[in-house]
Amino acid sequence: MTQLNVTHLKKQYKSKRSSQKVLALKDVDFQVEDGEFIAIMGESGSGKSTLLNCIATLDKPTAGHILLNGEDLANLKDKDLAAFRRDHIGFVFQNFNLLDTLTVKDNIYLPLVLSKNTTEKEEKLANLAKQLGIEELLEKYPYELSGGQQQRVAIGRALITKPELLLCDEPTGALDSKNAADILNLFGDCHQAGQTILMVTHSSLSASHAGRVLFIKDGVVFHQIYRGEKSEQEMLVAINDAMTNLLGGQS
Ligand SMILES: Nc1ncnc2c1ncn2[C@@H]1O[C@H](COP(=O)(O)OP(=O)(O)OP(=O)(O)O)[C@@H](O)[C@H]1O
Repeated sequence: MTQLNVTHLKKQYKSKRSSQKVLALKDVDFQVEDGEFIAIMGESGSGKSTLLNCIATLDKPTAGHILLNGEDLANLKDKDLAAFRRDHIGFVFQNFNLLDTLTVKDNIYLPLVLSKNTTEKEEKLANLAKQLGIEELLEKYPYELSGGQQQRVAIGRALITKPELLLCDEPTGALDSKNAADILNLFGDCHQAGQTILMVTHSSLSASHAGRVLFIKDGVVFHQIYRGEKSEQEMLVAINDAMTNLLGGQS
């Protein structure tokens, strides 16, 4: 059961070298229902990663609240935050964040090892490796892999615990269209299985797989599209129209 409430979220960064401040998020408000698959779109620098990082408790908001299942994440102590992330969240980072000292296999096992729940780990790995097409890569090290291969490994690491909330920052950004389609189908399976997914993406095609698309601009959620009865193709057209009209021609 996952219910996420983001209210009046604000994030201001202070530059280390000057007194300049950057307002990455001004006033972000939205709710996520259990099992939703949501895509988050917006121009580069509009605050998408910042939003995901705040929800993942990797970054602290300047103001506002993030409630997960009624619990305000700001009230969690550092020790509880680590446990919260480990037990509830899977995160796919934009830059993958794999550990170069561990093999692909051990990178994917890591969340299971940290949560001390390694039952049936071989079976879980084998299933995921097959779905991700990385069976041949398991004994390699991240620095031996291409960007797209690293991205698939990072997705494997995020999914191995079957997290109730999956947060993905550009999960198909380094993939060709065939691999991107495979990943989106895999997310579709996770969605069918009841997992809640928030996916930041620049790709209208990727976003068209979601049940709802949030558009961020000027630090607020300024538009949403619900899939409703739309086919993926109709959703794609609606997203592209929104991008053209609202973001000024980005695709
Ligand atoms: N650690 C930081 N310190 C200072 N400014 C930051 C920091 N992280 C992000 N920013 C600024 O906050 C704004 C939002 O950045 P963010 O990375 O969230 O955007 P984004 O929408 O994810 O962009 P992209 O699509 O290019 O990944 C940008 O102006 C960025 O320069």
